[in-house]
Amino acid sequence: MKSDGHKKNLVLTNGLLVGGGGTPLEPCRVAPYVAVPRLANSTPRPPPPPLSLAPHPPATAFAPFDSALLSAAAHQDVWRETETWKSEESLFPHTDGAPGKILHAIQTSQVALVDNAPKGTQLKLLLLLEGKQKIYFKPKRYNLSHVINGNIYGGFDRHNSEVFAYYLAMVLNFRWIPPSVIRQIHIHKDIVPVATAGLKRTMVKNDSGSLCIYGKCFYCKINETVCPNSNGVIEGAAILYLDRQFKIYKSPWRRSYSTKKMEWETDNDFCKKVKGILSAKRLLNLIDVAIFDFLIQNGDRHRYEVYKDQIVLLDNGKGLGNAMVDELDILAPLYQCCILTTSTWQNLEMISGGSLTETIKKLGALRGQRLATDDHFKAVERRLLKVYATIQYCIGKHGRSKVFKNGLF
Ligand SMILES: Nc1ncnc2c1ncn2[C@@H]1O[C@H](COP(=O)(O)OP(=O)(O)OP(=O)(O)O)[C@@H](O)[C@H]1O
Ligand SMILES: [Mn+2]
Repeated sequence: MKSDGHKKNLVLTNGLLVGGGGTPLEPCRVAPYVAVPRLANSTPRPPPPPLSLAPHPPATAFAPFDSALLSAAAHQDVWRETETWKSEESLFPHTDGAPGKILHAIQTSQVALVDNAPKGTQLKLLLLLEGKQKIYFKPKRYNLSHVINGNIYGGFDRHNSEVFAYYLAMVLNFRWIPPSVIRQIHIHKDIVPVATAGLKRTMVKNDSGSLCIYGKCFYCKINETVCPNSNGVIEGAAILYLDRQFKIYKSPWRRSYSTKKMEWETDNDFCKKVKGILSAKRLLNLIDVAIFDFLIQNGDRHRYEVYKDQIVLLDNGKGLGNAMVDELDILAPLYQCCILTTSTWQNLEMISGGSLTETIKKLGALRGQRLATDDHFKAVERRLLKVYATIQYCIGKHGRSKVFKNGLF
């Protein structure tokens, strides 16, 4: 392997996830994070991707997060800004540290009301934070090192997968995802005093006398509770609730959830059919989502929600189940269609050589979060190489001018 001088390292830029009091930083040209040459010695890393489409933008300094500068009053401003944000480019404000402020507000605003959130199959709570912001709270069900065996869509949702997915989306410059952060809530301080009667009816005491929740959802069972730790704390993913009207579609590449094979699993020309039904924009969007899902191994995107003609990445809890498994068919939209948005390629190119891991670790650490085990980080890097290899395969088969698209076929 060649010297480390060519390896890339992401440097966090433009205060994107920093928020509140950071030094103003230069805007970034392509993605919110930029790659710069790594000069320090380090362990060998995978080679950079096979293609290069763009020179890397200049690096800027990393701004420290200063939570002390954010007051409760500032939270109200954050919610207002979030609520009134209107853009065709992103779901939420994305510059000047706005995402960092939103995460901080989600993580620290006082809980004013807690109820069950019965939509969907998994136990989750609806929190109303001070300032009336709604939050979905998906509680921790497993330790980070727990391995899910069996079906790709098996097990309970992984709370860390939701948050990891948010950071991954930020790094990839996918701006249609609700902000999500690990939050700790105290059963007696934050939940019981403000719990609805309905929620209280789905609480039981366990053998050690702790108050646990079994909730209200399709798969919720009284013997599958979520209990606080010995300090009375329940950890979970706190996800900004989007009070928007989504259009919901079935994914053409959805699984059958049985032994029956779906059309995409048997028809090599399946993509042609999809091209006849969906717009180029939607198909390219689905391919971006497939890459994203492949990296975290979310094989459960049976349907997808659309807002302003963009797929919104809701429900990312089925990722990070087994670090030893790379279910390649999650990438079927990419290898069956062999097209990719040029800007997605540019973003993928910038996160090569270990930069993805470093960035997500750094961003998580800013908020005191460890989002995955090293095995999972290694797995995501390994899958990234498989994404590069798939794109290389497509270019070999069709030529790069057919593969890279700017929205048209
Ligand atoms: N952040 C959000 N804001 C608003 N609505 C949301 C949000 N996340 C999810 N939803 C809505 O709630 C529904 C259920 O959420 P989610 O899919 O996360 O739950 P689930 O229990 O995992 O469901 P399923 O088992 O069907 O995947 C979604 O289909 C979506 O319509
Ligand atoms: Mn789900």
